[in-house]
Amino acid sequence: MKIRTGLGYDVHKLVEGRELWLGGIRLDYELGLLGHSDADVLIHAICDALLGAANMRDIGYHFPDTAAETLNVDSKILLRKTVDLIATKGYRIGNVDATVCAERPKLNPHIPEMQRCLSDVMQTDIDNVSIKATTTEKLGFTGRMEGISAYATVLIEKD
Ligand SMILES: Nc1ccn([C@@H]2O[C@H](COP(=O)(O)O)[C@@H](O)[C@H]2O)c(=O)n1
Ligand SMILES: C[C@@]1(CO)OP(=O)(O)OP(=O)(O)OC[C@H]1O
Repeated sequence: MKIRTGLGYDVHKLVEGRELWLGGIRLDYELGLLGHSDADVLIHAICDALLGAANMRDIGYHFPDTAAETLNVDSKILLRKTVDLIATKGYRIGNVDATVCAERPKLNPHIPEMQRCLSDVMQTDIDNVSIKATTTEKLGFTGRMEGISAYATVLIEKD
């Protein structure tokens, strides 16, 4: 079996007047993430990790933020298309491990639903999808609640 790893990182700004989408679900919160798409920073980091593992460039290469089709797009659609892209090279997901850096909201209560949602979109076992959260102890842009960032690592495999 051939295995490869990939790393993804993304940041989106927190603003008023936008919905907060994270890990494929909408969270009830007074601020939301700004982007051309729904700005689901966690999904974007996972897409980049998958594309990187398969050496297939990055999310903006495949889904440009200048395209009308990606305006306000549900990032779950981009994730599904990314899984299909790596499948063209014969790869399937081994596992995903991600960390969201956010001072607020508290994400722990929502993580099982994110895992269910993303494993369903990626058509992989829920045990293959790990999501974690951390504050940055009020330091930096995430600590000042100016934005949310996310890191993801993945392992992809083929026979
Ligand atoms: N937005 C967040 C941030 C953190 N958590 C959980 O709290 C734990 C402690 O966070 P520290 O940044 O102080 O290490 C962290 O391990 C998460 O379990 C959270 O749910 N939502
Ligand atoms: C997802 C895309 C495309 O809609 O737009 P954004 O929501 O701006 O997200 P980003 O992570 O900045 O870049 C990837 C883009 O191509």
